[in-house]
Amino acid sequence: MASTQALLLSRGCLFRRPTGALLNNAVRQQCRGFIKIPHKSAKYQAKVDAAEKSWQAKAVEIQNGERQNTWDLLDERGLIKDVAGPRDTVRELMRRRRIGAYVGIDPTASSLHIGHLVPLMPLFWMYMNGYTTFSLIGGSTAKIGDPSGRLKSRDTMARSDVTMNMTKIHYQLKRLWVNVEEEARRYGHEKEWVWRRGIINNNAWWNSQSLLEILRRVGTSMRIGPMLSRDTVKQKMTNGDGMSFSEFTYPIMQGWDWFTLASREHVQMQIGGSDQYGNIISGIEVFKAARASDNDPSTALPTRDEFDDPVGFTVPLLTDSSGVKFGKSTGNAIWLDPFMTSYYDFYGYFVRRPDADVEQHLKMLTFLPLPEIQSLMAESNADPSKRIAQHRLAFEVSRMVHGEKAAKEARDQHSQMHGKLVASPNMEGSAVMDQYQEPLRNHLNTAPRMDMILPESLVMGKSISRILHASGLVSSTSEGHRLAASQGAYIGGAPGQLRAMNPYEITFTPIKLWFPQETRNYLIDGKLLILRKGKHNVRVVQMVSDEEYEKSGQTYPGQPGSGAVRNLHKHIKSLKEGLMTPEETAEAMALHGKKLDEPEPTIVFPEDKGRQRVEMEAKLAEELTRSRSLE
Ligand SMILES: Nc1ncnc2c1ncn2[C@@H]1O[C@H](COP(=O)(O)OP(=O)(O)OP(=O)(O)O)[C@@H](O)[C@H]1O
Ligand SMILES: N[C@@H](Cc1ccc(O)cc1)C(=O)O
Repeated sequence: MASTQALLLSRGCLFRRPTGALLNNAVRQQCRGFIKIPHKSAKYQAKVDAAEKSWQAKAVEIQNGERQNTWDLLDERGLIKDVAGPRDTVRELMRRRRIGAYVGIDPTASSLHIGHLVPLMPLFWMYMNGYTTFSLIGGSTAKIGDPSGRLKSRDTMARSDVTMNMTKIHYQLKRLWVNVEEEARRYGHEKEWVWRRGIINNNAWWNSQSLLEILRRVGTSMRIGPMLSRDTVKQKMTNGDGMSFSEFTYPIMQGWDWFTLASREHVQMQIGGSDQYGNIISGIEVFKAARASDNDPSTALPTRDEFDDPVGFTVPLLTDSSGVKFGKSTGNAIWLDPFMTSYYDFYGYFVRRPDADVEQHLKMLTFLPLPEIQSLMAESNADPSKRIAQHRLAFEVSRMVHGEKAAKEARDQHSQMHGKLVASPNMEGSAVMDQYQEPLRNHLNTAPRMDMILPESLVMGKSISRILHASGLVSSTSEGHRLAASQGAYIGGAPGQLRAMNPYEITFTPIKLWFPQETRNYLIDGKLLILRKGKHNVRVVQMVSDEEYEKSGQTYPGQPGSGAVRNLHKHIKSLKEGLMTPEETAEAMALHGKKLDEPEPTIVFPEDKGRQRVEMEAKLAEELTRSRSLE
């Protein structure tokens, strides 16, 4: 085995993983017959080779000082705090190789917050500069809870809560990445075929991971002594509430994630907030132990030199005015979910940043080029009372998080409230800004609230078309019916089978017109229903008792009686305020009356089909769902 490995190494076959996207032609030729190489079309291969060639050309330019190393870009923007691995090696590695990097986030709250933007920013920059990037949602690690920097263990979370958080964060990350792509374009980064980004959930491997494999591959070489002497462990054991075995093994889980991402996706780098330094260091140890335990040359990760080693770095922590880290647990988070922190408040937070912090924030949290930040600061410092730099910061971050329309709305609201023109003179006048029009396709930014409650009598007793209407995904029950009949709506569940999805995985299956009592099969933890229309329009519905729903004072579209009352109120108000003429009101009332009279559609169930045909359709649906869930 050793000699085969040496031969493969000498041929460069272990330079990249055999399943890798970027195995270049020369290496393929040398390795043919030795390792299993997946078939790729000649056209695809030509693209891979061209990408590799252009990377190498850029590496030479960086070496000659004609182009900036992305590491230096991150450094000068203040995005690098502690480095795990020799600093020069990491810098050189980023020059030489199109490495992969990842940031992990545990879904222990239902939204991301501004603190999360800090480790994500280097990932965004790396993406725009051609590296492979992954944002990982810790569906499994959240069940254990990271003890780093804490004295008190996290409360165990209900499975339905983790699922709800995971779903919401997944779509938030999607939105963020779509916006980042627009930012890249806006600032002149032409998208290349080879740019890669992904959102991945560590449930993908932990749901089927064997404990024995971890113990054998990693557990045997990890020593208890050094693990016990780690700061987090010592602090929690002496000054906190002690440490559970699961918490103690958390860094091993995180390290195994890293190794898995390296094996599957070439992810060599991990980035995190500065409280993650200990986990990143332990992760390197886990990574190396796992790598060393693989004796199969067709899968083993290479160990030729220091450039094959895992590396990582941390970003500085974003803190509030009293120096406390912004976070979920510290209770001071500014959320990215506009239903938790409004566009207005989100913008306002950045407008209030002290003069001393604003330049650093502009560097860390926006894509504005440094010379532009310099001139903005000069302009702002000339009259600090106008807070020009703060407004630009607020606008840029709001646009990245919520899209341009919401950012403009928040800015206009602020200018109305404070009676000033808040835009910097060069804010929209610049050529870059004027060229850009937010594409209409960017629905993610305008998505309505995702999580909601609905009463049990509706969820358990009414047709799925009614539930779709009540959730706001369609505007009437008949539309819900049509959508379900044409399989244009989806439900979180095991594809092709009548059962709820694994609580920690997001999988969807097309909704069919089933009997009302069958909806219960898709309830997660007996109370959570996830519905989707199209690609991004998602509702996470929590079923509550009818009494609880009534107490909440909410009404849902199509709720018997409520529509009429609500509309009556609305019309009276509009009439009183002179917003509608009596004729218009009467017209609206008549229209509404028609809607109320609309008959409940007759539910048509699919005709009885031959067993084989049903099985084939289920298979096809499963395939479709699988590919859609990867989008
Ligand atoms: N205020 C912050 N500044 C910089 N990075 C942060 C900040 N808050 C979180 N991060 C980083 O974001 C990543 C994900 O953090 P995670 O969601 O797991 O924890 P958190 O929000 O800090 O939650 P908690 O407060 O419960 O620990 C980690 O790398 C973490 O260090
Ligand atoms: N431990 C990280 C989250 C994380 C989870 C899994 C990972 O693989 C990486 C990071 C935190 O709590 O902030």
